[in-house]
Amino acid sequence: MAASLIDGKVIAADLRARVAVEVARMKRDHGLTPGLAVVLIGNDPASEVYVRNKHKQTQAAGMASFEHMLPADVAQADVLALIAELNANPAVHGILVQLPLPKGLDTEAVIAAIDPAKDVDGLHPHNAGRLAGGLPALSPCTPLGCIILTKSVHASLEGMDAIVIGRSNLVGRPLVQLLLNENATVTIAHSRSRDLPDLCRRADLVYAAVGRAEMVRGDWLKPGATVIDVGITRVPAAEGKTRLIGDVAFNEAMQVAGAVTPVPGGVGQMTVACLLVNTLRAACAIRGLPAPGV
Ligand SMILES: Nc1nc2c(c(=O)[nH]1)N[C@@H](CN(C=O)c1ccc(C(=O)N[C@@H](CCC(=O)O)C(=O)O)cc1)CN2
Repeated sequence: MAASLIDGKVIAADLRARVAVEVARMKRDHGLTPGLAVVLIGNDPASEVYVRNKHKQTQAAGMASFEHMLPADVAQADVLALIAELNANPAVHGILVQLPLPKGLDTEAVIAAIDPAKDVDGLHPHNAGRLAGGLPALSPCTPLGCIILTKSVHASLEGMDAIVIGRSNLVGRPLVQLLLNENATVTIAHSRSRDLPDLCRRADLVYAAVGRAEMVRGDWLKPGATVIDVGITRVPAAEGKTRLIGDVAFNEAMQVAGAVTPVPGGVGQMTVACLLVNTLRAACAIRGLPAPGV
C-alpha cells in the first residue's frame, strides 16, 4: 500500500493562522506587536526568495517586518554594527541573518553578536547550549518544523527509533536534541557513517538532511517508517526551468514507508511558519508575558 503524504503546506498554513490569532490577541490585550528583522547579505537568488517569503508571511501574521539588505562586500564591522542596532531596538523581538553568508564574513561571529533573547533562528551558542541541556530555548526553525510534521503522524515519539542523517548546526544537530527531548532513541548519521542503509532500516523515523539528491532509497526504509525529507536540491528540468528534489527517492519511499513528506511542499513550508512561532515566543518572553499557546 502506498504511504500517506504529510502535507507541509496545509500544516504550515494552519500554524500560521494560529500565530495570527495569537498576534491579534497580543496587540489587543497587551499593545504588543511582535517585530522580526531579517538581514540579507549579498544577492543569492534562493536567499532572496526565502527572505521575500519571510517578509510577506510576517506581515500576513500581523507582525512588523524589518528588512535589511546589505551588499556582498559589506565589512564584518558594519554587519556587527547593524546587529547591535537591532539588539537595542525595542520594536524588534526577533533577528535573523539569512544563511549562507557571502565569503569573507565570519558566520559564527555574526550569530554570536545577536542578543540570544532575539535569536529566532536558535543558532546562538546560548540557545544551542540550552537546547542540548534539555532547557527551554529558542530552537532552529527547520528542526522544529520536522517535529511538528512527525507529530502530525505520531502523537508521541517516545521510545521510537529515529535516525537523523546529517549533522549541520542548522538542522541535524538541533533536530537530534529535539528528538531526545521527545524521548525518541536517536542515531545521528553522516557522510562517514558505515552501513547507512542498514542503520536506516532500523528506524521508525527517518530524517534526511544531507543535501544529496535522492540519496535515501526505498530499500533503505523499514516498512511503515515515517520519512521526513529536509533536502532541497535544484536540478535542471525541461524548457530551461529547474525543479526541486529532496534527499529521499520519493516514489520508492512511497512504496515502502508509512508516511512521507514531499519536496517541495513538506519541511520547507514549515521553516517560515516556525520562524513566526519563534518571533511570537521571543516577543512574549522579552515583554515578560506567558508563552503563547502555539
Ligand atoms: N538564517 C537562516 N538561513 C537559512 C535557513 C534558516 O532556517 N535560517 N534555512 C534555509 C532556507 N530557508 C529559510 O531561510 C527556507 C528554505 C526553504 C523554504 C521553502 O519554503 N521551501 C519550499 C520550496 C521553495 C522553492 O520553491 O524554492 C518547499 O520546500 O516547499 C523556506 C525557507 C537556508 N538558510
